[in-house]
Amino acid sequence: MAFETIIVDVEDHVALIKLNRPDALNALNSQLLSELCTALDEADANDKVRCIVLTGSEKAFAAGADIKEMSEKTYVEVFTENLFGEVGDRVAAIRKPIIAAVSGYALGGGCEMAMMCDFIIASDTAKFGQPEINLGVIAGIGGTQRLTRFVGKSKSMDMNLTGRFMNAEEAERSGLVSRVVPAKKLIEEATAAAQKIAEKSQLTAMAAKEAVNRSYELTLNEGLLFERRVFHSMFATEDQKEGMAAFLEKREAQFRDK
Ligand SMILES: CC(C)(O)CC(=O)SCCNC(=O)CCNC(=O)[C@H](O)C(C)(C)COP(=O)(O)OP(=O)(O)OC[C@H]1O[C@@H](n2cnc3c(N)ncnc32)[C@H](O)[C@@H]1OP(=O)(O)O
Repeated sequence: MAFETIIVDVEDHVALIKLNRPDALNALNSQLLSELCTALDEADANDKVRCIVLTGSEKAFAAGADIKEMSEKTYVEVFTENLFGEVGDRVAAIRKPIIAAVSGYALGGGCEMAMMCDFIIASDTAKFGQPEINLGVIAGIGGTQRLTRFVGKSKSMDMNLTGRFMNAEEAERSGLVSRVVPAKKLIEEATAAAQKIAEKSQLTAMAAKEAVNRSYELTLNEGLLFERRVFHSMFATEDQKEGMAAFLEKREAQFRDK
């Protein structure tokens, strides 16, 4: 499938999905969001893909929802069409690991989109923010909820109430991003991380992703039980036998996703 606002490149088991609206700093309009969801679904279903990297341009991962597109909408319209209600569910339904590779602005829906991914690798030029308050609205796809879980109440309140931006160094220190790399190396580093994941058993990677995500939903005891049950279930897989045998035989494991 050809996309207008998304570029997809699959190489060495990694799907690189690039947001591509250079005229508007990758502002998330309905076309881009729809094409992005389709591209993610296709990558998830593609046997050649074992990990996904989502990125934008050097200047902007995404500067948020398209303000022009939504500015004239009424309450009845946004409620009826469930504006932005679908995208979070669609991204959350992707079972393969997704890395957000963020350079430049990740604001509003852009920051929220990055947080929907499994982890964020940021370039040293990245700027994160939830400036919706400047537009007379609040964040609508996770900026008050996911950001608070990442960085805690105080910093999340600061970001959501003042609308200020956080640079890459502060984002790493606050736990929003997993690592910061030089801008010129962002795609190389994110792809290398994705390839490392692609070498693992896909079965195990998907189980790890599911278990970590459960930690947001469950109490500690429920989460620990879920984790233990999934851990136990891995002993029914060939990949567990292969992984442990390879360690004992001092060789590389050859996982078969079985
Ligand atoms: C998803 C929800 C529910 O949470 C809601 C949201 O996401 S609301 C959107 C939140 N985001 C913002 O408020 C950021 C808006 N953008 C900016 O503040 C600035 O553009 C900037 C600080 C990111 C960059 O500033 P600068 O370098 O000066 O570039 P600009 O000239 O402002 O922008 C270039 C070009 O892009 C258009 N643009 C930028 N952001 C958006 C946007 N979110 N929606 C629509 N269009 C956007 C901007 O208008 C410029 O276009 P032209 O005027 O040149 O046609």
